[in-house]
Order: sequence, then structure tokens, then C-alpha cells
Amino acid sequence: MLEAKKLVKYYTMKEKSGWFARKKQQIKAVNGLDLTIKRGEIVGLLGVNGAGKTTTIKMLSTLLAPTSGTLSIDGIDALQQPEAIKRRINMIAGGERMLYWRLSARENLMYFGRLYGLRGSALKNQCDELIKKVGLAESADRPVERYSKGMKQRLQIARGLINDPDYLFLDEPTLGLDAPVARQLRGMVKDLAKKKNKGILLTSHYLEEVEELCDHVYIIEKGHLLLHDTPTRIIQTIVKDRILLVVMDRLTQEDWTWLRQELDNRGIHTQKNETDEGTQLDMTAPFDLTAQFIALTHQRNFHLLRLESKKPNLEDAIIRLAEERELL
Ligand SMILES: Nc1ncnc2c1ncn2[C@@H]1O[C@H](COP(=O)(O)OP(=O)(O)OP(=O)(O)O)[C@@H](O)[C@H]1O
Repeated sequence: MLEAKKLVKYYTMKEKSGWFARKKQQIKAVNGLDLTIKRGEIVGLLGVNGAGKTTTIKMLSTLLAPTSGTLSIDGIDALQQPEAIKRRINMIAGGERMLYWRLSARENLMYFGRLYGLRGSALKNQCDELIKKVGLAESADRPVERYSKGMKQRLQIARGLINDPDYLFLDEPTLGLDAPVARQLRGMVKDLAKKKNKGILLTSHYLEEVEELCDHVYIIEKGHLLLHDTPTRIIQTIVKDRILLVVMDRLTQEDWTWLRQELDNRGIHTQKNETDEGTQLDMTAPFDLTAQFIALTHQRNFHLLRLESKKPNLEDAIIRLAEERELL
């Protein structure tokens, strides 16, 4: 298990405050964060821009020393024994960082493998296997600068697996990828956790991806933990409303006045729009309102064209949370 306790990172910056004077300014990027990742699970780390996600990942991957706090990985103190830890972890960033563009996929992997102490046939076999695994066999000897974004990202995954880490930190792994390529990568990430028993930390601005992949999620704000739970419970806790969308034959003014009064009496909040299809109603209430709405339509023989009950998702929850905390 990876266990971070009371992690703190303050950045100190010097700002000009006169001709010669410089004032020290301290930025509290991460401020007392507790976080755990077990092997075989995918953990999400969410927060608005500047919340402290990248700083946290850099500390977990020992690229950045915390100001205070502890970090242990499978019982080993990561701050005391960073060399022992580096063999057990790796980081994969989205976008186009962390690769040498003039080198081929094979040369990149050979280079990074050597950094982890791999040599000879062990290194060659590991590179061959990873190249095959991420589907780059045919283009393995071409320079990376000629790769598509999806190919570069698959190579990033291979690079992140070169030392066969037990824990992987994925920072925006599907950034800028087309939907089918992103889906393929999500499948790979799931397999790494569920079939290869790796512990995975994921940051992503694609909340559907987080909802689909993560067993539990940490939401941070200004370096503090705001919420830690499963995606389902986060949605249930934050968005209590159920949403019903209905399109029906155009309502007369009299019918609308009657319907609005009935809906108001039941605590159903309604928004009405006239569309080409007919009258569209978006209704929200803190309970499942489908049965009640259908009963009302029977009373006046309204003709329904479409009825969709929408379950709130993680994106709805995060937007609601940000609105409540005035982060938007
Ligand atoms: N090297 C640095 N020096 C000074 N301040 C920094 C440095 N890196 C980050 N910060 C500050 O620390 C805070 C947290 O930044 P961090 O990059 O960890 O946030 P983030 O959640 O990853 O944001 P984003 O989603 O925009 O990538 C921000 O206020 C940022 O300006």
C-alpha cells in the first residue's frame, strides 16, 4: 500500500518589493494531505486548476521533496530510501512530454530501461514485450516525431511500465486524444489495475473517465482534502436531485398554468422551452418524479413525445460542488 500522511508542500518565491528589496512569498500548494492507494485499485485525484494535483503527484513519485509529512510504499519510507522506491513506481504524463522525439520507440525504451538498471537480454526482452503490448511493433524503429498523438501516448504507457512498477501515477493520460484511442487507453489502465494488480493514481479533467475507472476519488481544494469517497457516493451526497426531461405536444397557456401549479405544489422545479418538436420541460426534484409526472399528464390527456430520466453523473456533482464553494 502507498500511504501519504499530512503531506505539505510550500513553494517559496522572492518578489521584488522596491529597488533592491525582495519580499519572500510563500505558496501553500499542498497543505496536510492524507492519501492511500492499494494495489489493484484506481484512485482519482480531482481539483480545479491550481488545487495542488501536480504537486501531489510529484511528491508521490519522489520528484519533489515535501516540506513535511511522510510517504511510505509497501512499508518502505520513501523519503529515507528514495532509490528503493523508484524501482516500484513510475509516472505517465499526458501530452507530449517525457519522450525523446528524435529517437525511435525502441531507443526511447532502451534508454529509460537502462536508467532503471536493466541491461542485455533482460532489457531487450522487456522493450520487445512492451512494444508489442502497446501495439507499436510496426513503427518501433521510426523516430517518435513522426508518430500520431495516440501512438506517442501508447509509447508513454510503455515507458511508464519499463521498470514493471507496482504503483503508477497517471497525469492526464488521455489529454487531447480522439475518443476511440482514449477508450483503448482506458482499457489498458483498467487491465493494469485489475489484471496486473498495480495501484494507480489518476488525474484527469475528463470526469466521465474518472467515473468509469476510479474505485475512489480524492477531491482537493487549495491543497486541502475536501472529499474522499467512491464516485457513486460522491454523486449521491452532492447531487440529490433527479432530472426528468420531457417533450410533449405544444401546451396551451391554460394547460401550462395548470401544470406549473401542480408541479410547484409537489416541489418539482421546472424549466420550459418551446422547441421545433413541441414543449420541452426540464424538471428537477429531490425524488424520482417520473410516476408523478405521468399521472399528471393522464389527468389532461397530454400527448408525450419523449421522456428521459437522467441520472446525475460525476460531472454534475463536481460542478455543483464548485458552485457551492464559489470556485467557478
Ligand atoms: N514551481 C512552482 N513554484 C511556485 N509555485 C508553484 C510551483 N508549482 C506550482 N505552484 C503553485 O502551487 C499551486 C498548486 O499548483 P499545482 O500545479 O500543483 O496545481 P494543479 O492542481 O496541478 O493545477 P492544474 O490543474 O492547473 O495543473 C498553484 O497555486 C501554483 O501556482
